[in-house]
Amino acid sequence: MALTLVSTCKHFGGSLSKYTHPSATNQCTMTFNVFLPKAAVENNTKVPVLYCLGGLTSNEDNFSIKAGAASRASQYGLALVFPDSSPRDVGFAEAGADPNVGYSAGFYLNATQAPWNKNWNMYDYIVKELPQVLASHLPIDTSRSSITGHSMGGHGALTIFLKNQSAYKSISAFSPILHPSISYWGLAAFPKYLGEDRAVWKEHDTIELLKRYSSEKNLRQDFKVLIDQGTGDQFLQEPDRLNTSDLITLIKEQGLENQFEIRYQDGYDHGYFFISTFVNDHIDHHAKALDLALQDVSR
Ligand SMILES: N[C@@H](CCC(=O)N[C@@H](CS)C(=O)NCC(=O)O)C(=O)O
Repeated sequence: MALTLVSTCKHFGGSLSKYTHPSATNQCTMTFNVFLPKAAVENNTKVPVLYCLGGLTSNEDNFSIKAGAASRASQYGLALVFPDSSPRDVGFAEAGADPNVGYSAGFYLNATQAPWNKNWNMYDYIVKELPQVLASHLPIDTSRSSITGHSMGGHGALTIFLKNQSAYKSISAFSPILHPSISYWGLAAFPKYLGEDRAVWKEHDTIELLKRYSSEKNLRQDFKVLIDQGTGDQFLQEPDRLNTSDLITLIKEQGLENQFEIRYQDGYDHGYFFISTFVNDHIDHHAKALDLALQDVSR
């Protein structure tokens, strides 16, 4: 499977690069950005990886340019992968018509409904195809993976983790969409991607998955989710699109207090200035689970 280097530059002693590749899963060309720390670039040492999933209206650039995660990641020798948030240029008009469905709105699921089911297979792309691409072409050890995301990407990180609990060492999220089967963005996207059967929507909903897995005792015991949520987030206001309070209620009901650290950050909004303020805490959280120590790396 070919990987094409589009651009690269030196960044925190390592490199930030953009690649494209043909995706059999999404049947289009996919793009991702990757930060490789110094040891990977200079010695070809295989390094662990943190997947950083973007939100609505984002592509592979938003998280990589705006979050400022590479500084801390470079000190841990941690690679960061920033996938695009949807297929692109698939040539049907619906794909560009609505900001909640289509381009930049992959929702990290496999669509079942036409015309989306041909290309919108972002779940399989993130869980299966992208790790294979990384492992075969780059000095990345995909057996040491963690995952984070913002908003729709937080929804992606959490649902992907819950369905693949042994594949990721740790999980975190910034202002995640937690209950899409009942809230604005899910109500906009899920009927188009998944059809009208709401039982199917629950398979793509953090609250519903967590409720089920916890009741069935199908939850790994040793994970800890770090979630940061700004109190000034416009999407927490009525009608609430994020539903952080539903997660807090569920955690109490199911006795999951040891697995979740949810931090309300006073006055912060939904944007990347909020994320960049707290991103080092998230990198520390993942580094601990990946057993990485801070090093003094020359830039
Ligand atoms: N315009 C959209 C939301 C756009 C938005 O805030 N997108 C966030 C994720 S939900 C984002 O990361 N945007 C890209 C950026 O800030 O760089 C709406 O009001 O429904």
